[in-house]
Amino acid sequence: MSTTLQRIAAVIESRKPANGGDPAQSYVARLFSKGDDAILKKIGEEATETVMAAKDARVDGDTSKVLYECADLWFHTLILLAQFDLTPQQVLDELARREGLSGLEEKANRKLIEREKNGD
Ligand SMILES: N=c1c2ncn([C@@H]3O[C@H](COP(=O)(O)OP(=O)(O)OP(=O)(O)O)[C@@H](O)[C@H]3O)c2ncn1[C@@H]1O[C@H](COP(=O)(O)O)[C@@H](O)[C@H]1O
Repeated sequence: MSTTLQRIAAVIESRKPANGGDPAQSYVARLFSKGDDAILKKIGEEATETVMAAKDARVDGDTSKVLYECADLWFHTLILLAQFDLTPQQVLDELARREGLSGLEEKANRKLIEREKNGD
């Protein structure tokens, strides 16, 4: 795994209430203390800000905001993963599993399985 992701995931883990994370001292601990809805709200906000940054970049050519917002989005998804005791390595494993499988092929296979399940 990328060592940066690994390091950040370890810090996030250390901010959980069970590991002594202090909401007064830590942004991540504060989000954990607020629970699922606060984390999901941040992800919704960061996803929207990413979309807006990309739209703006097409107008003003400033792609730095796209990077900045993607970093915010990735960071908050790392918190979501930790909230469910999942790890970034598991996401990377899932991406690796999909490597080489065309998205169109995957979708066609999925539709076929759904049709068989429904007896169509
Ligand atoms: N990578 C980040 C990181 N990226 C973004 N953020 C915070 O995420 C928030 C993003 O929210 P917004 O952009 O909407 O800004 P805001 O208006 O301050 O947000 P809210 O008031 O809605 O919370 C900001 O407060 C940022 O500071 C981060 N906070 C922490 N980290 C990493 O997490 C580690 C642990 O952080 P603490 O738990 O705070 O010690 C840090 O050392 C960093 O490595």
